[in-house]
Amino acid sequence: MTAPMSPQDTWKQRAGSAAAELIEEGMVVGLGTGSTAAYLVQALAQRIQQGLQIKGAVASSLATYELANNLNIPMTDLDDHPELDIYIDGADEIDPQLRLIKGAGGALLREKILASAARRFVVIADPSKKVTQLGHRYPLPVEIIPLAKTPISLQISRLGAQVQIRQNNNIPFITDNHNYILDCTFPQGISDPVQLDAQLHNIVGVVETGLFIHMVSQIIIGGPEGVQVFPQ
Ligand SMILES: O=C[C@H](O)[C@H](O)[C@H](O)COP(=O)(O)O
Repeated sequence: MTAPMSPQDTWKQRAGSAAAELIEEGMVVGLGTGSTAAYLVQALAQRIQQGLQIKGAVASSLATYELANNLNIPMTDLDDHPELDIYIDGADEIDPQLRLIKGAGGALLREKILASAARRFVVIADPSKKVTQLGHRYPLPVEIIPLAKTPISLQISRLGAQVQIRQNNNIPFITDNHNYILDCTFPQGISDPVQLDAQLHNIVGVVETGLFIHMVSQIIIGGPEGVQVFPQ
């Protein structure tokens, strides 16, 4: 017997299913990573089973590739399709200006590559992801070259963060790109995400940050009343 879904999972599923309805015949689709994106993948697989034909889907992680491929979604890559019609993904935090923190699942680099290759980036989430300021609830993930973990941690701590190397069973978590993630907690929140992103990118050995700024086209929030779309 399957356990009943929590309200939060139901809301994530609503957002994922609503986003799957945006996918049209012949599109190249980018698929995000995480629990909300997994509902999108399931809903897209169902639409394909019912007859929708897409050119192909590009996955933002090995986990999403496996899930989508197992559900018979036709998969492709950025070499065959360097431009995506739509990229749909979850987020960890969403501020009022539609700026995001992403990367709690460790997939931020590929996610940002797909978001930047997409004509339209749609974020799907439950209401808990909305924040007034980024950085209050989640640490900011920063993907780095492993060799440089100590000097990079030092430089990020000088920007006011408490820095931790993400661990998995007491060893560093390794991303799909064979890098490490530094989880950076800013105790006062992130007052200027644009400036912080530039400062982090200036540090040699930083590969990418989990700040997604000026990238989002639309947000779909699933909640108790159904879904809300911003901007409409
Ligand atoms: O690396 C992970 C991604 O950025 C996810 O999209 C993000 O963590 C949201 O995941 P979830 O939908 O599971 O909350």
